[in-house]
Amino acid sequence: MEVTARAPGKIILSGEHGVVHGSTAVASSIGLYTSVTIHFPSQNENDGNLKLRLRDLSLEFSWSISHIQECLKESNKADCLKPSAPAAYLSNLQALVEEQHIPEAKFGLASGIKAFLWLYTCIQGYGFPVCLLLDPLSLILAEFLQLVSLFIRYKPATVSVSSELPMSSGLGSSAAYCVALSAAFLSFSSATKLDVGKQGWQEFEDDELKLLNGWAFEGEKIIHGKPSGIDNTASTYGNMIKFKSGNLTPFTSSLPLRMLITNTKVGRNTKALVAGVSERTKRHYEAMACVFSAVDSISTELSEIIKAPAPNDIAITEFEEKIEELMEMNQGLLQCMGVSHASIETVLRTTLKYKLTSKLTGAGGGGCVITLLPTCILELIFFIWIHFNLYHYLPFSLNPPSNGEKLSHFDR
Ligand SMILES: Nc1ncnc2c1ncn2[C@@H]1O[C@H](COP(=O)(O)OP(=O)(O)OP(=O)(O)O)[C@@H](O)[C@H]1O
Ligand SMILES: C[C@@](O)(CCO)CC(=O)[O-]
Ligand SMILES: [Mg+2]
Repeated sequence: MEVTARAPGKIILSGEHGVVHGSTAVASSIGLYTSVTIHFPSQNENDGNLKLRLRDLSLEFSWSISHIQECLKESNKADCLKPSAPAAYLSNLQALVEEQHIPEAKFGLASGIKAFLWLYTCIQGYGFPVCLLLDPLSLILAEFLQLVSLFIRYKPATVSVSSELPMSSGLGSSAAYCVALSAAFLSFSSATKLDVGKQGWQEFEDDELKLLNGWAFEGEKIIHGKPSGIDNTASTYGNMIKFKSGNLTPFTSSLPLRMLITNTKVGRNTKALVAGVSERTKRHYEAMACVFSAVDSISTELSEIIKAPAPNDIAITEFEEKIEELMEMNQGLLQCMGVSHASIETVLRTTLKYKLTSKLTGAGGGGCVITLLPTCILELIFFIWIHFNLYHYLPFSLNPPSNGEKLSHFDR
């Protein structure tokens, strides 16, 4: 028995970091995916283990189900239903992660493996929405579930992950990983309504997406510490979104926007960068509040411009210039927040030579930079020809993806 789920990465057009502090941000999913296949062994294949295979890294981690059961026996399994993973449960999972031999150079994987174990044990255990306990009536249910949890047995499984997204580069690899994992696990949870009975890739209804997004957000919290939720929301819902304080407004662009993504290949860690901005905010509260307010205005204006009726051929340059100006202003504010990097500045200077505007995307500190490619195709060809050997390009289009590519999907 097997299911595959895939979820897209994203770019942030405006508002990263500010969105953690309540500003509006604008993001779009991109056509690069993380895929997760969960395979439950037949009786003959069953070796009693839970395995995580990271195909791109040629790594495999394995735990016996009885050992997981033993390690979590002290945990209150109803903890899985709380809006955030409790420390006691997480420290038991940490012990399970630490006994694996993670190569030193790949130490960042530890948080991803912990998120995997959290999502697997919780969704396998219950599969209820994490927000369930916010409803007072369900407190009674929690008592009952605590009793039931004594009888929960996790199923042995092999979970394989592969991704087209560069890891730790600002394209939402952690969110795509959490969305695809949650989708695959939920499709086998008897407690959920996700219907994977039909053949082929599928799309889901709003309440199902909400459930999936809620679980993916829990995974992101384990990897990021304090995520805003924009990355998992862009990956779950697809297309373009405006996002503020947990609220999503989906919209589409009236015109195709072409962006070039340049990967500086400088590794960084979103959790550390987000923490750095929070520290700066504590030191300079008034000044940073003004920065976040400016970010909010820029993102709001950007979303209005993008969704406005398509301009005619003459007005198209004006349309692109407005977007470029807002991207430039946003990049300036990201520099104020301290999340740019010498490698990012090099890309900015290089693209500027060809009158092209760029900004960092995602958490910054290295990672990826986006450049708006105006309709002038000659300039575009020239730019790619000049710099093809210097950077790794991941081209994509902001046209709304076709139906079949909208969201995380399931395939039985
Ligand atoms: N395919 C994957 N397999 C295993 N772990 C992954 C995978 N993709 C992401 N991760 C986890 O996510 C971490 C990277 O997340 P991080 O948030 O730092 O970068 P990002 O999501 O690529 O960038 P951003 O958050 O700026 O968009 C990795 O160190 C790992 O723990
Ligand atoms: C840096 C950040 O704003 C975006 C990372 O893609 C973090 C977040 O919103 O969770
Ligand atoms: Mg991330």
